[in-house]
Amino acid sequence: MTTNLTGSPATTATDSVLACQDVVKEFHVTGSKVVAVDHVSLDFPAGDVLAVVGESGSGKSTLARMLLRLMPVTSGTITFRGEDVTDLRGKRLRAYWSQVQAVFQDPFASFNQFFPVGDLLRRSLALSSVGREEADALIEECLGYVGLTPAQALHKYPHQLSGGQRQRVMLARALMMRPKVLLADEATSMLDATLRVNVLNVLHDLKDDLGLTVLFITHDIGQACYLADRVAVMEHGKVVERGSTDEVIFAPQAAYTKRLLADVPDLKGSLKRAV
Ligand SMILES: Nc1ncnc2c1ncn2[C@@H]1O[C@H](COP(=O)(O)OP(=O)(O)OP(=O)(O)O)[C@@H](O)[C@H]1O
Repeated sequence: MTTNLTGSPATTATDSVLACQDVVKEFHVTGSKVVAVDHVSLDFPAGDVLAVVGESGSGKSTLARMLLRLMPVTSGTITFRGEDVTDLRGKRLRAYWSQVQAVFQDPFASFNQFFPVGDLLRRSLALSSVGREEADALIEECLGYVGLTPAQALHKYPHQLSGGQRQRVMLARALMMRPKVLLADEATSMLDATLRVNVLNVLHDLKDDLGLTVLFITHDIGQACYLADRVAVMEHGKVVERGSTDEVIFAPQAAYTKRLLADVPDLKGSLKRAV
């Protein structure tokens, strides 16, 4: 049975925008087997921010890649809006990719350094049928969602933007596809503290403004609790804790979660101050 991140049973598949049921990923390396994701079932209700937290090697990125259908599952099922997408191919897989967009850790890696940002964004729309004027309007709208104006971004080359601005341009590019789900995999890890808060706030506002479901993957339980409505904690490929952010912070059950929380001693205090 699938449960949502609060641990209660998922009533129907259509309650969630994205879900995985009993998903496993095994890697076989030089005769030995690594179980990177070990029977994980999660349910992502529409319009929530959900964080998956765990230390390096806990299986977060492997889970993210499977949810994004960038990597096949060993076993288990992934559903999107009630439809089994585990083995989608061709056109239907491309349609899925337009609905589930991702932003990764290093925005520099995703940019061609030799093109101004405006060209890069327009090229992202090249395969769709929108005309030049419509494309420019969409780009302006999506830059607006992440707090940038065309003048701040379009004529600049990637190296002329700050890390936070580059990451916000990547978010704008993802939003141009009008996705239902935005998956951010360590998307704030390379930013300094101020820029990180800035991007976290943008992600939070996107949820409110666009009703996006945001899946936030991080090793940092502090960031997870700052941003997310619900948190799932992964250790050695398994989900060892799940619940609302308050439940996870104030009544953690797993020893592993308690240890992660102990590494952020002022978390409860800073969250209280933010309320
Ligand atoms: N392509 C691969 N081949 C073999 N083993 C892999 C592969 N990708 C991941 N692993 C292993 O699977 C486990 C989970 O890795 P994964 O990258 O998903 O963890 P993570 O929690 O995202 O860590 P990090 O935060 O460091 O990226 C690790 O033991 C890793 O070494």
